[in-house]
Amino acid sequence: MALGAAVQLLLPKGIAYFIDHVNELQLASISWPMVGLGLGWIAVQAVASTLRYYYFEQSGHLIINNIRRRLFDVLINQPVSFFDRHHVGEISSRLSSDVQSLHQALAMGGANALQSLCMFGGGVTMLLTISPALSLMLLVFVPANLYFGKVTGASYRDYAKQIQTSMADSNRVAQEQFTHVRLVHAYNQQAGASASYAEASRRLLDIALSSLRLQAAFRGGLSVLDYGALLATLVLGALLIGRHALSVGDLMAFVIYSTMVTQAAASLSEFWNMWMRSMGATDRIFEIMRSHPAAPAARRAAMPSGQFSFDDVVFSYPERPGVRALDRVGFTIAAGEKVALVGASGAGKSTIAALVLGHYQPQGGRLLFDGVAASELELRTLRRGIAVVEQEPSLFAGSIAHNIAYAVPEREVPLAEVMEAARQANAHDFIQAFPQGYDTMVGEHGVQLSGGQKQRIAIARALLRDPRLLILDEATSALDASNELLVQRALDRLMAGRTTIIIAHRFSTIAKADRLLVMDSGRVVQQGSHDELARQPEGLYCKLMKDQLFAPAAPATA
Ligand SMILES: Nc1ncnc2c1ncn2[C@@H]1O[C@H](COP(=O)(O)OP(=O)(O)OP(=O)(O)O)[C@@H](O)[C@H]1O
Repeated sequence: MALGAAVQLLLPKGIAYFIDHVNELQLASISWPMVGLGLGWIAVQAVASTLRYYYFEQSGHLIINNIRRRLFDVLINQPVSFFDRHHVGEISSRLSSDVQSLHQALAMGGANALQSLCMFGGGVTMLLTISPALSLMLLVFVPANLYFGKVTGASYRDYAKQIQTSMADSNRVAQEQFTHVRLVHAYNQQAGASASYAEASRRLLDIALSSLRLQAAFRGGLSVLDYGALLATLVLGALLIGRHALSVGDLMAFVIYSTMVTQAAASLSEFWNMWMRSMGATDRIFEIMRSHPAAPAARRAAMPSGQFSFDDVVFSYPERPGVRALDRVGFTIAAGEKVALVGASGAGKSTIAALVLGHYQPQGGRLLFDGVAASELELRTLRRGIAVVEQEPSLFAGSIAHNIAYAVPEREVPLAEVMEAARQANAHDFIQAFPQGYDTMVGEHGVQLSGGQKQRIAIARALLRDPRLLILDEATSALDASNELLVQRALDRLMAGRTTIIIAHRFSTIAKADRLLVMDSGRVVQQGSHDELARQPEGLYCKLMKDQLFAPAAPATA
């Protein structure tokens, strides 16, 4: 950096010497040393600029990579309620474009600023040695230049923040439309999707153009200062030459040095603006990083046995604080018991599952595992004893083996164990039928699996985890008869000997459960086996049955 600046700073002095002595010097005697000097200058300049570029870009990449990874760590550890408030499109925009905007300031922006600082210091020294009188005009132009950068910086920061927010917003719209592309096509909503995206990007464009207008005015202002300084130098220089206080070569050197100094001051102002823009763009990142949930106080690490209870639990979702999703819910489930949650849509069944998994904390009452309040237990250990089979099983981009072994992050799972879980889940045969077997890629870019196949992979995953407590969100869509039977048998194996809470949608499941909890508007309004509840004609359960809320029983044969 300093070397590059020193080499550049030598150039005007060299030119001044050349101009002032060109008549006295014999061309023949100066040609080779001059050429050699020139080539040396070019070589040093090239090496300095290569090294400067490489090392600053490299450190920019390393810092950005580090920030991005730390941000991801913070995001993935946020409580589930954070993701209720922030859309995936917005979060991925923070991770990509917000972080990227720091790169520019950290890499070449930083390198140029440092070099400008060296050039500025060196240039001012050279100017003072050539003509202290002429240097006085710097007292006007340089502070004006720096002040100009400082006053525009604050607006830049503000604009940059707005730009990143609008960009996150337009990413959210795009991501939403692509995620639901099948629905968009099915309802001929392509034009609607384009209009939503156009609206979001128009907001982004408006802010970007306002920021651009400020940038353009800033550049115009800098140009006035640059050329004003040049004009002042020429006029004052001419006066000094007239009084024989300055040589023509020195004036020439002075002009070049003062251009270097004003340019260095301009690029320092510009860097300040760039830094402000980056700070504006990344404000949100650092806000999120600071919001890292505090590590909970030391808690007991105990695996659940499967016995748990809700004791007068009251819960509202953070996004809807006025509405009780669970209203004084109390029940106890014995180890190994199979309990089906039944109730109309929105009654609170999934909320019970979310609280058992520790995704949210109740505002009133307690959850107790083996008689110990959940708030005193370590969540990680608690979750190690729980497995979930979702209604629409999620598969990650990766092999089938990877998707099954996903259940056990604590150790490397041998393929034989994965295969055994798949066999138990009735998934082995269809997996083996793929040419790549367990290495078959699934997820976004992999093979498409049927609903029944996905469910069996999710069951294999849960079997491998060998939980004490199982949460089963039953699929609402019926499978074909043979798939239904395979899935049902796999589920029976999974549930055997384990406490199971089933968010039930099928009569076959309800009939098999040891006990039903009938829910209505966040309350448990009835409890008992199917037979017991069926004998209470006035109860909600009979009403739900009458309204045929549940899907019919699966056929008994394939
Ligand atoms: N993340 C959330 N943020 C705010 N409110 C929510 C959230 N999830 C659910 N709710 C609300 O909480 C109430 C209970 O919802 P819940 O999902 O537990 O019902 P459910 O019985 O599982 O319904 P379904 O059978 O349709 O899945 C509903 O009024 C619902 O709108």
